[in-house]
Amino acid sequence: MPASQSQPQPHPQPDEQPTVTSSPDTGPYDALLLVSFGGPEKPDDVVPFLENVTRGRGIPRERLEEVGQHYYLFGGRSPINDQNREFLAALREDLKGAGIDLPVYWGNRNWDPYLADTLRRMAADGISRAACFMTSAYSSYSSCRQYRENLADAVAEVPEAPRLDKLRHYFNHPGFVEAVVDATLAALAELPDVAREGAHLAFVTHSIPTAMNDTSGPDGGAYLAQHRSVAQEVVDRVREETGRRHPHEVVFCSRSGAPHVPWLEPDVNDHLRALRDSGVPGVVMVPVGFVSDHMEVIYDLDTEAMATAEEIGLPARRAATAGVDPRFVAAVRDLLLERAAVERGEERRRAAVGSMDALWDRCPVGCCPNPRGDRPALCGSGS
Ligand SMILES: CC1=C(CCC(=O)O)c2cc3nc(cc4[nH]c(cc5[nH]c(cc1n2)c(C)c5CCC(=O)O)c(CCC(=O)O)c4C)C(CCC(=O)O)=C3C
Ligand SMILES: [Fe+2]
Repeated sequence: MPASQSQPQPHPQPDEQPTVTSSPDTGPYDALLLVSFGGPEKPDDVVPFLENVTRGRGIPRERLEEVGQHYYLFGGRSPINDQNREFLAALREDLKGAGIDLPVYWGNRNWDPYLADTLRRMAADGISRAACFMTSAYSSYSSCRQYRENLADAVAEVPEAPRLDKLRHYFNHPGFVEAVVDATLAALAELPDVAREGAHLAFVTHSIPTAMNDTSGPDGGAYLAQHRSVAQEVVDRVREETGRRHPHEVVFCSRSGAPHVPWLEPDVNDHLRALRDSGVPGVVMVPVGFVSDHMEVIYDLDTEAMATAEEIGLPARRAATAGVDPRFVAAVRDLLLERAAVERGEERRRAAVGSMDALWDRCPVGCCPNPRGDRPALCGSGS
């Protein structure tokens, strides 16, 4: 996005509501809740944060120590909370600009502000029903149901909590995809001339156990299928702009867990080496699995994978994450208004691009199952 905009108003969605004449109806919702992962903010937070994340998950001790080092390398501070603060500010501006007067709250699964504390505050403020936007775009146990379980846990702790609905998956919402396309184009433009034309696009996401991918979504395999669909759409749109069809792959970072358990591969570092070995002149890493610059992005990609690229002499750039791109921020408003209309029993366009349609509002029963057994989860059709 250009840094300065001639218009003070946030972007309207291209084929929707070009001018706001009256306040859009957000009923039955009286609040929006941003739900995120959470991260440490100082060195003393790192170990308790990791304990929160990994409680009962059988992550090897060495892996925890290693991940702790990633955080210490950045002063014990994850970027994720500041990114969420920026996102909240942008979201509030966007809503205000669209004439929507709706309080926006923020709660995390694994660090302060914890979900339960936020729900208590919402109840005290008289909020009765809120739409939840999760900073995780794809289907899988870790990226969807676990968030829903944590909402159920928080509500169990706060009986007076408002009723909560999870806004649908948005990996294929045009506001997210367009932000990724422009970031990819910008990163391609930064590659040295000799590396650009034949450059590969490596779409990077968080690895998960293959078994978790196999059971993701209602029919299995949704995690990978959704990433592949977004990647293809980005490649097609980049081609429309540049005239070049860059070869692409979906690759992975941040594998953890026990070594004998298979996780999605290839690892981004191995992939870079393979590209180099086959004479590819350059690569753009597109962190399509992350909506902002999480630790995985600043450590696994900017630090580790960039060091690999340098070591093997492969020209590489990392595309920006969607972050606070105005189109991504406006996508949240679109999803909120869409769901509000659905809950009022009205018809409304459900924006989606690429090979997949807009997904469900309530997660199907049994989708993205917990590998450790069934637990209560909110926002499902069976909840
Ligand atoms: C799919 C997925 C996303 C993307 C969707 C989403 O955004 O939610 C994601 C995001 C994140 N994961 C994060 C941090 C961690 N994830 C861990 C562990 C794990 N993640 C997994 C999956 C995912 N994780 C899995 C299958 C595990 C194994 C243990 C388990 O089954 O739970 C561990 C433990 C140490 C380790 O094993 O690495 C940490 C510290 C942070 C915060 C980063 C920051 O501070 O900026 C964020 C945004
Ligand atoms: Fe994770």
